[in-house]
Amino acid sequence: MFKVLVSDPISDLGIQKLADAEDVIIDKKPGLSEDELVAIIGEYDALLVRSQTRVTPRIMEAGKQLKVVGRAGVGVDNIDLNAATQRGIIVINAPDGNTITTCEHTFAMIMAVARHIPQAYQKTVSGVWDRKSFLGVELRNKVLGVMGMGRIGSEVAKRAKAFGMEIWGYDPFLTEERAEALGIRLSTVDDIVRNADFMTVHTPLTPETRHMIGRNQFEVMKKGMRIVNCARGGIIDELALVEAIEQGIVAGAAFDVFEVEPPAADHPFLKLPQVIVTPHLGASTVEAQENVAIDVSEQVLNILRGKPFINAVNMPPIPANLLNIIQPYFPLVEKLGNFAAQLVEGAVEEITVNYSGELADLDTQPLTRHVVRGVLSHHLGSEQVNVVNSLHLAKERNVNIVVQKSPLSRDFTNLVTVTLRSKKEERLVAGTLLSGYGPRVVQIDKFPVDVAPEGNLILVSHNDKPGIIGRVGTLLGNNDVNIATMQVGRKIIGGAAIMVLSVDKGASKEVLAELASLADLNNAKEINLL
Ligand SMILES: NC(=O)C1=CN([C@@H]2O[C@H](COP(=O)(O)OP(=O)(O)OC[C@H]3O[C@@H](n4cnc5c(N)ncnc54)[C@H](O)[C@@H]3O)[C@@H](O)[C@H]2O)C=CC1
Ligand SMILES: O=C(O)CCC(=O)C(=O)O
Repeated sequence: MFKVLVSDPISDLGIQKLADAEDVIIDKKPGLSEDELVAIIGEYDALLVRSQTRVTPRIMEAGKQLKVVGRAGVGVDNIDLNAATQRGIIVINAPDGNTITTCEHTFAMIMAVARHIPQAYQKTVSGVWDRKSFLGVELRNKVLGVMGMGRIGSEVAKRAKAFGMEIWGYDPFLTEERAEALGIRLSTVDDIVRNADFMTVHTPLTPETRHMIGRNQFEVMKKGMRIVNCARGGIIDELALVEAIEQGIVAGAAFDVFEVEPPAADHPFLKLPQVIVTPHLGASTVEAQENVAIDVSEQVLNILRGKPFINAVNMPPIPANLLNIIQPYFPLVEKLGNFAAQLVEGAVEEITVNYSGELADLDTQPLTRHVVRGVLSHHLGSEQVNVVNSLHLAKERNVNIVVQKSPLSRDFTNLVTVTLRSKKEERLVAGTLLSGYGPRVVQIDKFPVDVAPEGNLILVSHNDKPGIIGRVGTLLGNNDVNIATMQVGRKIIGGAAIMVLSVDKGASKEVLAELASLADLNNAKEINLL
């Protein structure tokens, strides 16, 4: 049974699928403090949050069973991603579900700030019929500057066109072609700042975007411009904005998000009549809350059940077409890594993964994460190492990872070779997926073999001499170790050789030692690939 804690208000309808799952128990406990969360998180496999819960390193540390933190929304700035990655906790978000809702809120704010709607409403309901104070401006023919042309920024631009606005956009990933397709002008921060009548920001809050609109930018803006922030508090410098309003540069501002949420009661935004505010409502519609909860629930369920998932924030996404091709290789390459880790003597200093054949043309990083997981989990345990933290844990332990690619594979359509180097030795295991047979190990060190990487294996290195197979079989038989399959590999007749036996149950240390002491036998090792 998996236990899921929902610590913020999340749509019941959206998490219905999770609630209906036979293998999941959901506890809803919104509004807990950090201490309260730390006290209970240890019993949960997944944590579902919106933006209120701050998922701190202390909470992750206490979450001994925590496999995934799901954010029902876009921004993950309330989740400590480094701490999650270090602990192998997958962080996923739901980036698409609230795009339209937030775009619509932005538009509501643009229109409200153009026409003083909240201020006029307030005066009217207080009994004052004031038609002089609220002279607005039209949107038509005005320049709208959009900082950040991602999902929400692009939707805002589309709607602004319908209002006859001229849109100038800036985004480090915005190409001329895309700008043309959207019917906007590809611009720079400086050009937008100097020319916008309205400006709206739709970037994440990063060290680069923090205060990207500050005193220097306000100084050169058009007098009477209006500015909107429905993205993240801190992209626009709040104090610089207050000064710009007082100097008459900015005629109006509309903010849904703040540097500190909620803003202090004496925050100037709450006093200045030119500023309208909402309490981080950008994503608050029935539809968006249902969408994000559905998206995040599906992915959390996939992660808990060990199935492929999307939208992990602390590891790069795998496009669906790539995932279809490489996913069948995940168990194989993880076992190759684990096999090699059990073979090699001494601490691993370097993991070299060679991809040959068709795989060589693909993005193989997801596969490498699985190889490294296989290697590290031999010593660190499969609970502690997963595909999110495997590369990080390797780096932390100064294990060098080398990836090589050779487009031509002589004997197989695809071949993955894992070589581990320690101070003592270098060991190699190669494998492939054979049509109709599934994963196979096809080479161990220099010896060609054909072994299914599963169950208990005994690897014997010996000299290729008559009678050796019989001696090994007799010794194991006498010790009640039943041999299911046997493979012998050698390069030359009479030279060094290996024998790979798959046995029904593991042999004891004493039996392995007895094996190793047989004449012409150099070493006997058990490999466990359950
Ligand atoms: N107020 C609310 O309730 C909500 C706020 N948001 C916030 O809105 C923002 C945008 O969300 P999406 O459009 O979904 O994200 P997105 O990831 O689709 O778009 C963000 C864009 O910002 C661009 N960007 C990054 N650094 C930049 C820079 N220095 N200058 C210009 N552009 C830069 C990125 O290249 C990207 O295209 C995020 O901060 C998100 O957290 C999202 C949903 C609801
Ligand atoms: O959950 C919410 O309402 C906040 C949404 C948000 O800010 C986001 O998705 O980035």
